[in-house]
Amino acid sequence: MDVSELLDGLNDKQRDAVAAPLQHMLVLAGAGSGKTRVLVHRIAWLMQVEQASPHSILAVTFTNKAASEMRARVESSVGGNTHGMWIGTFHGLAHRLLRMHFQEAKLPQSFQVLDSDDQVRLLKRIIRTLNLDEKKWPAKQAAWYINGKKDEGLRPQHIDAGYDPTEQTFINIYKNYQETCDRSGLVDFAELLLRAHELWLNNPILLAHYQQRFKHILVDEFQDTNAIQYAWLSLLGQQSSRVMIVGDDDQSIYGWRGAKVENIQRFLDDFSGAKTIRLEQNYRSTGNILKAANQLIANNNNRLGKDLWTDDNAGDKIAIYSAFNEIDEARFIAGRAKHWFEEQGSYDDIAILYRSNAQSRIVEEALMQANIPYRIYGGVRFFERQEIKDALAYLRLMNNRNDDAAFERIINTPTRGIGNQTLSLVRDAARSLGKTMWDTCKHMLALQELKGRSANAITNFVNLIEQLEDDSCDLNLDQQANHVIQHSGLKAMYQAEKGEKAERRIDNLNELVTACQTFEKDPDLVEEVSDLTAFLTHAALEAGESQADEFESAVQLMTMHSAKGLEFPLVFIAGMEEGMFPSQQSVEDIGRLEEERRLCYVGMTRAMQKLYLCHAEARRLYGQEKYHRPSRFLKELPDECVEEIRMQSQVSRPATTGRFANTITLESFENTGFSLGQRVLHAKFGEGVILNYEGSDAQARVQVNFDEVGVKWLMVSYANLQAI
Ligand SMILES: Nc1ncnc2c1ncn2[C@@H]1O[C@H](COP(=O)(O)OP(=O)(O)OP(=O)(O)O)[C@@H](O)[C@H]1O
Ligand SMILES: [Mg+2]
Repeated sequence: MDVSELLDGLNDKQRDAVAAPLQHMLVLAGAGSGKTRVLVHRIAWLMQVEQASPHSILAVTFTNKAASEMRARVESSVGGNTHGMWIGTFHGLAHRLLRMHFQEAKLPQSFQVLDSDDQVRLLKRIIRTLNLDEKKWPAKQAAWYINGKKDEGLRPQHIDAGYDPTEQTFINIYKNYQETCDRSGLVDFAELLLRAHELWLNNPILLAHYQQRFKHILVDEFQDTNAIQYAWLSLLGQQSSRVMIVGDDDQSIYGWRGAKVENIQRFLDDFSGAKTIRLEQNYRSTGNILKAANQLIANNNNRLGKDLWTDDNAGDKIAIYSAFNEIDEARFIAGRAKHWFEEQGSYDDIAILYRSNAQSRIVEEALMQANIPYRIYGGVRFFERQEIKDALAYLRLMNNRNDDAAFERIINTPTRGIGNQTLSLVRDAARSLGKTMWDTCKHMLALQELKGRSANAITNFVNLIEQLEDDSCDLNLDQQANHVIQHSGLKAMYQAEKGEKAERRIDNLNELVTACQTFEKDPDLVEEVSDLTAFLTHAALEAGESQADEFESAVQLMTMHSAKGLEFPLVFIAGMEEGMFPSQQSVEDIGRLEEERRLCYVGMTRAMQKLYLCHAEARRLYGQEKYHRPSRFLKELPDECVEEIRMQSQVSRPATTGRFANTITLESFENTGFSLGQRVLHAKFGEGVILNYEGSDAQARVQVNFDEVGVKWLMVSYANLQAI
């Protein structure tokens, strides 16, 4: 792209930002006004016009997906390579720095990233060893506390609990947890940021080096940076860089996780001379959608204030559907999605958004019923599956014996007769010796403090790990993974379990070997870390933000939080009820209510052409049926932009199962010998439940929801299903 092309396709204000002289800048603008587009073009401009080397550019985005898209877009604009440019999330960038400077960060070279699930497990154990009641001190809450403090930059010694015994206990948990992590070489997500900040504070020469290097810093979605991210950024950027931040105060939705929208104001104070550019034209949504979203957000106080308009025509009205219950709502959505597909030919255009992940299941059922392919963001991802985490734990322990989280996960997987009693003995000893589990075991074995069968079992475990490492240390990454899967006992354990589920797990383990084969190491870290360490970090950190099957056209399901920055021609928002959205906890607190309203603004402004807002009069969630009034947010929308869709009388399909069966009795369908809701076994697809049928006799087809492969229609006469 030459220079004029870089500026084509931009309006005047966008051009001002892209082609501005080198200076600090804030681009403050509403949803869909082209902020992300401006940021990408600015990077290309810097390279082409200002002759900036890719080395001197650092760009921060909100998700790994956004980061790789940004890299691809910059590459295509400058027609070249962006090698040396740092593009990533705050966490990703912090991780890279810590790897490159592990010594200065006081970390062992093979430190491992602890994902949130493992963090909670580790905390559970610590709470137990501290003899605290797990009911009173839930591990999740402790994780919340610790992460919150870390996000504010606080170590245990910085927190003053005063006379508050609850806080004192949390601080004690934090302290013990941190000691364990430090001993084990484990770094949780919040710790990545905190350490990266401390790296600057404790190593002025290193900081100066990076201040010199990154002459251009650009940050997308700035409104959701938290205190520690801001502190890190301002240390890096204030000296000799030009910092461009883009954001929208109306889309700040991570306040609950410590994000501070005030950072926008702070930026203007700290980065003197920063120029503010406002973009006002929205290119994403139709007139009705934009007008309604603008009017909704106008109900919030203390906004920085923005006008947003569009050239687009008014388009369809926003449709509000009042369902009588959540099943009706889900069916309605599935029906409209199908209709869109039939007219437009694509499911990719469609997003179904909700407030919390728990709402997805019922929508999924309706989509399966209607045979609509879908993909969930935030479901159980590949690297979070049990068998994968087991195999990774072996690799982690081989890589770093001090990794207590990995040790705990596999010490008895597969079972080797090491009882809870022996384990608590080791844990207590570890605590009083201040050593890791691994070292403690060796210590106790040497002193013969473990006896009989336990001693044997633990000796075998120790030998196994050492043997695995000896035998595989010279192998390639994928061979190494394969070796571990074959010889750790994991594969044998799943083989012994039998059944489709176990087979699936073995398939996944094989898939892990493939993942190792195709893994590409961050080129900037080739020297710093082994392939194995790099891969293990990748598994913990990037865990694939979307699910498998990227290539199939599918409806996307996600929370409104994860929809940030994205856009779709057709959007549904489900569960627009008081108590759901805004959530119950937020209705009495004006600050939280306003954050919910911003979330609604984010949700609505994802829609390009058509938006459906749905609510249900009765809803069963978490096992309870509740009646809710429609969300106040619906009432805040201008009448002229919305139309209500009346409750439709439901003409049911012949029969359904599960949650959809409450109005219909399960009937056996003739001549097949099967009944709806029945569990069946298929030679290839494994176990599943019959959901639906059509036709009869030789033409009879059944719809089965298989546990592992999802919904399929099968001819009864060929499928050879067995009732189980
Ligand atoms: N000048 C323009 N002409 C045509 N299309 C544009 C222009 N600027 C932006 N767009 C398009 O408008 C849409 C929204 O742009 P973009 O995603 O950059 O907005 P944003 O401000 O980052 O939104 P959000 O606040 O949701 O992150 C994109 O499809 C983009 O390609
Ligand atoms: Mg954006």
